[in-house]
Amino acid sequence: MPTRYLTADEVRDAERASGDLLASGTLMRRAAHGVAQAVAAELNRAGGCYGRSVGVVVGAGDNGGDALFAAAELARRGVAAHAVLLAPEKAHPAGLRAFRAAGGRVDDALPGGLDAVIDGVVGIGGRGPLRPAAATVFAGLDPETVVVAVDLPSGIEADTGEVHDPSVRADVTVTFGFPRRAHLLAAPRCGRVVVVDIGVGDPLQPDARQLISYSDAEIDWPVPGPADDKYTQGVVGVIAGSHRYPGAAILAAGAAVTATSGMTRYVGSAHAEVVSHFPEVVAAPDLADAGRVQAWVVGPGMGTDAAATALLRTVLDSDLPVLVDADALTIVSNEPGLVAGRAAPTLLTPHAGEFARLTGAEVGADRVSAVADLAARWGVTVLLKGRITLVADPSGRVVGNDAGSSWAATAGAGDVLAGIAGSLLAVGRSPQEAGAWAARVHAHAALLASRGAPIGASALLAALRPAIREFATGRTATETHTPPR
Ligand SMILES: NC(=O)C1=CN([C@@H]2O[C@H](COP(=O)(O)OP(=O)(O)OC[C@H]3O[C@@H](n4cnc5c(N)ncnc54)[C@H](OP(=O)(O)O)[C@@H]3O)[C@@H](O)[C@H]2O)[C@@H](O)CC1
Ligand SMILES: [K+]
Repeated sequence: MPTRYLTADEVRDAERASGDLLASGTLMRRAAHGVAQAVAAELNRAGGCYGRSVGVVVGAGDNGGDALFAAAELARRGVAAHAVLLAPEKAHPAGLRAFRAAGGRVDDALPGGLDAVIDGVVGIGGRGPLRPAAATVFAGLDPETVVVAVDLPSGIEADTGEVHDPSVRADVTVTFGFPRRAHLLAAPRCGRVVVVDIGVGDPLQPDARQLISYSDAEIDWPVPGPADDKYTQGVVGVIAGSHRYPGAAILAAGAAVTATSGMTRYVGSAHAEVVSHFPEVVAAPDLADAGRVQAWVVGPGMGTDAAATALLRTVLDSDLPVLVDADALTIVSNEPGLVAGRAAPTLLTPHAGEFARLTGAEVGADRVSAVADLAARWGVTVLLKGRITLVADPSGRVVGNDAGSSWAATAGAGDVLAGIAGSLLAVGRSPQEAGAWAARVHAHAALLASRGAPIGASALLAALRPAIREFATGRTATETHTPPR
């Protein structure tokens, strides 16, 4: 099952539906126990709990209550616990009593040299950046102090993942029942996310917009069977680049060649350059001579003149799946009717600038709503590029993928992504699967190629085969979610 990321309203619905567990405080005790366990695990990594010191930053709501109960539990295990109350009159009364009873101390500021700090400033009830008092506490921490956020790093918006300034950067985030949207959308700020089971059920409304992500095991990369030949595995056609600027053509066609063992065709004035790099590509200068394909990739480096527009129109008039990228998106932004309401599978792959051209407005802080709105309005699938790639289908289902690094933010990387996704469309994957899986292997190839050093798109393309091999064989070994501090 894909992982589902909840909105704050969905979390509150789930908690309310638990009835007595909420009213009796059982949910909070379970949540706090989960936080204490996570902090203890961090302390146990280096010497254990006894005699160590932990700070707690306590806000005005139940997030602070979780933090106080957790710190009380740690204090009972021999940890010296220090709390700063940001709103003393509002600090969770029962949590504060438990904290004091366990020997915790309330101070005006946190002492230096703490082993860990628990961020209990705000959770799903927070809005906007850290207020000055909390910002001062976090700015004063020693760099080696481990920060464990309760539910969310404070200053990160729960539903959109908007990272306010200032806000907390956590090493570990402990959340309850189900991950929140921000855990994916602001993954680099959350560190390792631990989901604690507190006994609440899934509040899914069938028609609700959903944000999900696939695990490595759910990427079902097409593998040829005994009866397959070069045609049955999907023939992808690439319309990209030009004789003058052949790079996009070579990268997109090369990615398609690498991503499928079927056939890749190319149409355009860079046909000679493409074939000299990839002799297996069947290339033609004109669409009329192209031969049959099962899906088109159209746009990278193709230009936006009348000839390019006519070519795009012809391809979109077909009943084949089409991936629309780069220059083709610029053409579409002047003529949305080319794709809006198209009956055949259609995947648009804009970066933020192209997205703004398509819609006439910046993406804004709420990327999930922005991409889902466009997909619903035009009845197409939209892949919005970024560190966290989002792929929305017209029903409002959004698949997210955290690239785990930003090494793929390099010229030509988008052409590679288009070639991969196009080859998946050609084997009959839905536009959403094609986009989401392509983003995943693309990110993994970037990690394999980079290993900490800058890469160009050629290196990314060269690493595509080993990356796909890991997914196709179910042996993804590399941890992709390693946020830099
Ligand atoms: N429900 C449950 O059973 C369970 C809930 N659980 C826990 O409860 C958490 C939700 O608790 P919650 O609803 O009390 O809200 P919460 O996030 O603590 O903060 C709200 C208060 O903070 C304030 N504030 C707002 N923005 C701010 C800012 N930028 N900077 C500073 N302060 C700011 C604002 O007060 P104000 O100062 O504006 O009056 C507001 O009243 C949830 O995340 C989880 O940890 C778990 O125990 C599991 C069971
Ligand atoms: K928090």
